Amino acid sequence: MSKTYVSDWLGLTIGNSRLHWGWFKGDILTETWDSPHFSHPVTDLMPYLQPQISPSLPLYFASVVPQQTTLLLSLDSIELREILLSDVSIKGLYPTIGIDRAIALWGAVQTYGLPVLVIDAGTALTFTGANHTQLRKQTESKRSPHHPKTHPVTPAIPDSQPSSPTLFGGAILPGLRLQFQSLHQKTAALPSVSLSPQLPQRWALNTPNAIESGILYTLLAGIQDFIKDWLQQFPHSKVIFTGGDATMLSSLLPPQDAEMIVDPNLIFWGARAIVEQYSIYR
Ligand SMILES: Nc1ncnc2c1ncn2[C@@H]1O[C@H](COP(=O)(O)OP(=O)(O)OP(=O)(O)O)[C@@H](O)[C@H]1O
Ligand SMILES: CC(C)(CO)[C@@H](O)C(=O)NCCC(=O)O
Ligand SMILES: [K+]
Repeated sequence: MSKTYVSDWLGLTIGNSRLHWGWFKGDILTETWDSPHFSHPVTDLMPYLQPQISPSLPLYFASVVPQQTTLLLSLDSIELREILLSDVSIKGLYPTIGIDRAIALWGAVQTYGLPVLVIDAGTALTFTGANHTQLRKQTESKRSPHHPKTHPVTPAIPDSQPSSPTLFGGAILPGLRLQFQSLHQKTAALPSVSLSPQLPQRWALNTPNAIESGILYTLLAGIQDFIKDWLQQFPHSKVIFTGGDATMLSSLLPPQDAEMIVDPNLIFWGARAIVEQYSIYR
């Protein structure tokens, strides 16, 4: 496959709450910003871009929201390229895994190595872990001692490099804001609560604090339990937080037995590694 040169380009991931944009000059991420979802067929990218950025740059995008993909594809004036699961070189990705999870994991593998656990605290909160691909054991063909082999056995070709990543697995739950919203929307008496940046009192004596306490303490306990289980299997793994609530949630966790990193740009590191498969940066 011949590679094309790329200088300036845009990366875009379409999440369930909003759009996440990155402006690259070659392999350097120079700026990131978020914007609301597209609301009608997109005829002009300008309202979604920073003023100094040209809407004619090639746009590499990934989306977990099919209606938003359709709106974006109505834009025929620019060079659009959708990043697909098949672009992500991680083994064991199941067909319905979110492309955002796959790209963020790929970005984490590129940046932090293996094994690695990504905690994406977005609209949904997801855990996604990867490990080194285990080399398939070369199974001895069953030969009876009475039939000694008569020709040299060609060693099986290992099905992967030892350092290549395999999806170990993960989990999906409602994200922080969604938990508050669903309690408010599906009950008669529970108010809309805005989050305070510190941990509430666990044993609350009013309704907003009771909601905050219930959601935060169970969410934090759940995150800790997933991290603990992961580290039991992969004691030397790094744990990377990303997504809109990454800073807040990770700051509320007590110290863990692992290096904990907040990296809001995992999806862009993943996108960059994928674009690099097709291009030469300059
Ligand atoms: N302006 C904002 N709009 C939406 N969410 C925000 C905003 N600012 C902070 N957040 C927090 O970020 C979280 C959403 O994260 P993020 O923007 O990463 O989600 P997303 O990428 O749209 O969704 P997902 O990746 O789950 O599809 C919410 O739980 C919310 O608390
Ligand atoms: C879980 C979300 C919503 C997180 O953005 C997205 O990755 C998605 O729609 N995933 C599809 C299901 C899966 O990942 O198994
Ligand atoms: K996300």
